[in-house]
Amino acid sequence: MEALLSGQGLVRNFGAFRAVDGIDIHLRPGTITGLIGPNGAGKTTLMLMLSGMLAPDAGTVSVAGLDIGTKAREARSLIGWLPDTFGSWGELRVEEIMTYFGQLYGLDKATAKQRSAELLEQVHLEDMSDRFAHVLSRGQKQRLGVARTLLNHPRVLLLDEPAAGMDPRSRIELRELLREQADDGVAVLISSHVLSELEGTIDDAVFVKAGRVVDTSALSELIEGQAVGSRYRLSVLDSAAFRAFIEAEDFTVFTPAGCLDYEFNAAGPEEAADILARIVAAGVKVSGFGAAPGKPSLEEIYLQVDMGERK
Ligand SMILES: Nc1ncnc2c1ncn2[C@@H]1O[C@H](COP(=O)(O)OP(=O)(O)OP(=O)(O)O)[C@@H](O)[C@H]1O
Repeated sequence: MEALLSGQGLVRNFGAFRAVDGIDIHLRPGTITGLIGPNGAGKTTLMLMLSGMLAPDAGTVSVAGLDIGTKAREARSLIGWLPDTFGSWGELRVEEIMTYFGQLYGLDKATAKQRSAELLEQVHLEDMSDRFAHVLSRGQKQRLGVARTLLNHPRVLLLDEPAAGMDPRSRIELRELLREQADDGVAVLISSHVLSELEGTIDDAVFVKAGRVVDTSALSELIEGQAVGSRYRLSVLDSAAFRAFIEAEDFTVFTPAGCLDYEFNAAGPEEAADILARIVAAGVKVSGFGAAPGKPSLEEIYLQVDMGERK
């Protein structure tokens, strides 16, 4: 399917420092894409260029075929952009912010008010509409920000850390809202540091490190899901002894989210049995063992592609 938003060959320098170093990215309608990378990887800089807020030093961005450099107004009117900081709108009331932006997007005052009321209800801020924005909590500000991005019925949503500060219920509702948007054909790009949270939300992931997209093609098997029988799960009674074994053997284990067990990869049942025998021989008390086929977590993929902090 053709991309709704395409960034090609994007480069951005800050002085002598190259924050984004030749990124290509394509966002398809109906797809939620996760933008993942360590602090300073260039995610915000990339999103600013995709939203048309920051001019690239090289490369192009097009939205539904419109070049954001030459057709800025039309292209940007198709985008909903949620920055990672709230901005200086705190002196206005919630409803005023919404109607102000609605009018900026070209809605007449009555339509802007109506759309604002609908969206504030959708993000459960209807009781806050008369409050000054600066008294809102961080999570409430984020919800207001999300509502604001939807004012102009965007075809592309670019959200920088939208769930930051949100409580669990708001996060779940955000996830549902994004899925509804995607089901309506919107292309969504979302960055987050909370990988477990992206896990159930995204259809696709772009990993960025040091201003570049990390090539994950070598990990395709890992990403598509492990071959059945290659992942094993282990429960131990004495984790200190098992930790000592891991250290001594330089053995790689994974700890599935929300689970006290360990998992490891093996080429097949024979290798798994050998590994188990070595663990037992090292004095570890094993209380459970079995095949654990299934998809690896985003966190595991993140670690596999060596997404260490940028120096
Ligand atoms: N206006 C600026 N002037 C100078 N350097 C900048 C500027 N904006 C970003 N940078 C640098 O560019 C690099 C990428 O920053 P960016 O904010 O895009 O990263 P990020 O991946 O969003 O990080 P985080 O996950 O911490 O939000 C960083 O090293 C940052 O210090």
